[in-house]
Amino acid sequence: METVNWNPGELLKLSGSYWSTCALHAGVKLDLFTPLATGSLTAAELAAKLAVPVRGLAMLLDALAALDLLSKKADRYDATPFAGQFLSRSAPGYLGHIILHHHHLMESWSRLDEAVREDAPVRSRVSHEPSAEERESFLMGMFNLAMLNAPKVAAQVDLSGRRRLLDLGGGPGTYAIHFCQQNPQLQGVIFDLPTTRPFAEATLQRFDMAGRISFAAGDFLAGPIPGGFDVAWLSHVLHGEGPEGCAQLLANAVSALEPGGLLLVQEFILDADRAAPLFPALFSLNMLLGTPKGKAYSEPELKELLQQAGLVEVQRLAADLPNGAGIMTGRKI
Ligand SMILES: C[S@@+](CC[C@H](N)C(=O)[O-])C[C@H]1O[C@@H](n2cnc3c(N)ncnc32)[C@H](O)[C@@H]1O
Repeated sequence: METVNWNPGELLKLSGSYWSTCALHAGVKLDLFTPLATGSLTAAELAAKLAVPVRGLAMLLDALAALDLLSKKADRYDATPFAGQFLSRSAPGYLGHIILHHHHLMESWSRLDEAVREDAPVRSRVSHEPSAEERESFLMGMFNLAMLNAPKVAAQVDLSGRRRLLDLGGGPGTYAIHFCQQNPQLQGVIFDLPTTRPFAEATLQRFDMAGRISFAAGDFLAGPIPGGFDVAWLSHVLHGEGPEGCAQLLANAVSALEPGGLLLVQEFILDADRAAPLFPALFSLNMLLGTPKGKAYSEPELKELLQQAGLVEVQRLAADLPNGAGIMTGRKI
């Protein structure tokens, strides 16, 4: 494990790093990278396009240039090639949805001490009670993240011989799409809340997968969940629930599997002592802020949950994934 060599300078850099974060968020909210990816503009020309006053915009453009997300020559600004690829709404790699989702979480993070004091969430659940804008940035933010990861995951998880995949809490269906692309014999069902349907169906259309993957609406805790699957994929859903909710969710997932079916869980996984890696430890706080009982789980905790659900051959796959993510598997007898 990497240790941090703290000094006062590094400490204050960490404490104030949200200034850079907010400059990025403002750039994405104002959608200024999209016009600057098509050609250079002065601050005044961009201000006219965005219908905002020029004084603050010029300051923001200079800060984004100092962050190397814009380039400035004389008085003209351009998106860097990197910003053009990931911050322009017109680019296929646009990451603005997850950046806006992070922005929507900021107010709750500024009240973390309150959540600790009260042992209760300080925001409403992003998956259950969002505004239309928050729902889009949450679900398409999940798409942004999964697009960076799913090709790697689909290449590392062996689904040869499997025919029917259940993507439980699958959101826009990014993983189901990549598993089906990787395994030509596979068909899939995305099961998620009814409000997710338009996002999943638009994503299936975009990847020309509507013939092989369908969407089923429901509540994965209450059920019923359709059955007859030989593989169930639960990606980043357990952390939204406490141990009792996880047990219920896993029981529902297991009953949707045929005997011999494979269950796969992807989570940000903590070490046994829960004090590392950093990202899952921080992610656990994100669940404290936004859910009544959710948290990040450690590898032994996940192992126990899968075994208690009646699965055998429970193990962690040797997958190389970012941010402390890992995949646990088990088989239904
Ligand atoms: C963090 S997202 C993960 C999405 C996707 N599995 C992925 O890894 O990209 C959690 C998903 O679970 C869904 N979800 C949350 N509670 C649910 C419930 N009670 N029933 C069905 N789906 C639920 C949300 O709508 C969301 O799509």
